[in-house]
Amino acid sequence: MKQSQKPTYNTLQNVGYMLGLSRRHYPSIPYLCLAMAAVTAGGSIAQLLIVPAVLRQVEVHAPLASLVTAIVFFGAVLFLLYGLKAYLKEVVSTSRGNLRLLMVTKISDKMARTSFPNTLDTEFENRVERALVSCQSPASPTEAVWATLTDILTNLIGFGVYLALLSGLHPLLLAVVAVTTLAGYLFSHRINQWVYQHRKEEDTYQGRLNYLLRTSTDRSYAKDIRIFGLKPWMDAVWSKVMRLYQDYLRQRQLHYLWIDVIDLVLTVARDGIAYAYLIWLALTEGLPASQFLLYFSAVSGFTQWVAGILDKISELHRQSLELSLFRETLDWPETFRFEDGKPLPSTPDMPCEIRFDHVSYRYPEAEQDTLHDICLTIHAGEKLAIVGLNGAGKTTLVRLACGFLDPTQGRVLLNGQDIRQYNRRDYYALFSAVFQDFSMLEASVAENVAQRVEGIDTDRVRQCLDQAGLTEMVRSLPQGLDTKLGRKVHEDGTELSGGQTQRLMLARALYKNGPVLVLDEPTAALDPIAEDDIYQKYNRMTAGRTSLFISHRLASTRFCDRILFIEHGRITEQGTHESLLAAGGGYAGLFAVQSKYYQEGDSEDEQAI
Ligand SMILES: Nc1ncnc2c1ncn2[C@@H]1O[C@H](COP(=O)(O)OP(=O)(O)OP(=O)(O)O)[C@@H](O)[C@H]1O
Repeated sequence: MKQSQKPTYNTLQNVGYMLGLSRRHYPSIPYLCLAMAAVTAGGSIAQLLIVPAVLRQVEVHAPLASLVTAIVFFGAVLFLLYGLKAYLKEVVSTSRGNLRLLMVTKISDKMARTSFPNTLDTEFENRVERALVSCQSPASPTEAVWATLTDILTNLIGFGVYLALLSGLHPLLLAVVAVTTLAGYLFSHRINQWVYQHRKEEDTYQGRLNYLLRTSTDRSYAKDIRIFGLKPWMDAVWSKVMRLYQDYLRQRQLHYLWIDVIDLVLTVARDGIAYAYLIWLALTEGLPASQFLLYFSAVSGFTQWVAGILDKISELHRQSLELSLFRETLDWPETFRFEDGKPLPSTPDMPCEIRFDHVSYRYPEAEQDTLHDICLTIHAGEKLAIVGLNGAGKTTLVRLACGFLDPTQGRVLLNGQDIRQYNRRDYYALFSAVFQDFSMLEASVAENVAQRVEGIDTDRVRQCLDQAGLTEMVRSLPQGLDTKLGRKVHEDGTELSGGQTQRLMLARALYKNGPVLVLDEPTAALDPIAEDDIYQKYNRMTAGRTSLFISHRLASTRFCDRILFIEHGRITEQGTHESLLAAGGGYAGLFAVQSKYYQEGDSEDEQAI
């Protein structure tokens, strides 16, 4: 979805959205806001009345007792109102905070469950970051919007009361206030539109800065940063992006400054006219001092209520732009079918035939297809190896088979049916996988293998760990299966080596026991003995399942029923290890190169591996 120049949702729709959310989850919020507004406006009105009322008592020479009574009465009212306000503020802030956290989980759900191609889309990634920023603290728009709505209500109540108070004055004065108010609002609205239209620029800068921040704090980059002296590069890029970002911020500030200047001019004009009129009334009609003070304070206060409404509506509008971004992120189109797709119940022994029917694939924004017209049937129960040089398209082919990507041309079929019609989550349930870029959870060994907190089958976990060759390692851990892994969350967590983590991922794939097994370089981080051990077990692990196996170590492919050799996005050779060697093509050439390095001078290539 490309960013439109206009926000998808206007302010009213966004306020409606927030009210709807609160009605479903924290229904008290709007009522508490309303009560806060009434109490705050009540306090201001009491403050307005107190001095003229006391002055009036003096003017009419009232007895001291009634003077004291008036002061005590107003003091008590103010005390009550301010006490109530402090209490309401505490109560409402908890609910507002909880609602904001709920909105954070909505974004993280979207990111975790969105169609996979969206995760490769930088625009979506930037949008998610912006949406998370809009929920990150109580001052963020998703929470601060309630304070703004409360302020608007406060100002409206004050406006109404003051309007009633001033209704006896000349209507032209009210017209002046109305016109200046409207002019100010329209102007600030226009400026806010400019900010919204330039938000993509801000997204880009923030995305780059966040990337640099993440990279410099990410432990996995720590070695490269030191060895390759990446810090100067990071500093240079940071300075360059910061310069551009600051230019943009200056421009934005200049636009906001214009709002303030125009607002100031309008306020001075409004107040000036109002005061001139009141002074004229005092001089010509002998307005008493207490009334003069009341009207004088009311006019000044009235313009403040109006300015308050104006300011807060502008602020609401700004917050609404962020809320619109938040909602647009949630609305980001899904290219895959999920709950609206056909269900696909699976069992571990379900036969799965995956067929590529004239499949081509081009990554978004790429100029060329990565895969060209692939026709391939991966038979149920077949062990298929995919080999080829870097960038040949092996991972892309596996991504298509797993349903992470949909072909740009052609179809991927499961047992003869186009996979696009299925609930994609059901389709994913068919796969057990070990990917190159695996993800270990900061959780216990058992949770990592079972990928759940409750209902873990411990016997099965042990069995899978054993198959992956981790029994000894787990036995040596302080709390066995319950040992926490990783140190980002658990200070006393255990760090595994690359090879141990890869074995753990293998155990995880075995625990899931999907009918299709995908192994994308599963032995890359293993030592030769471990690698040999895994190969020995490979037949057992894949028994009865369809399996896809990417490897750069061609010796491992001998365990497979068929080998595909991919070059430049096309299947150029396929067959068994022996038949491909006999054919003397690209595969045989690659094998010869590898064999040479494994055992120089050995005439028997196969023995050499
Ligand atoms: N997200 C992406 N966007 C654009 N192009 C991509 C993307 N991912 C991969 N490519 C391109 O697609 C081509 C094939 O990549 P792929 O990862 O499928 O190759 P591979 O055979 O698995 O390589 P390797 O052996 O290095 O893992 C490469 O030219 C790569 O630049």
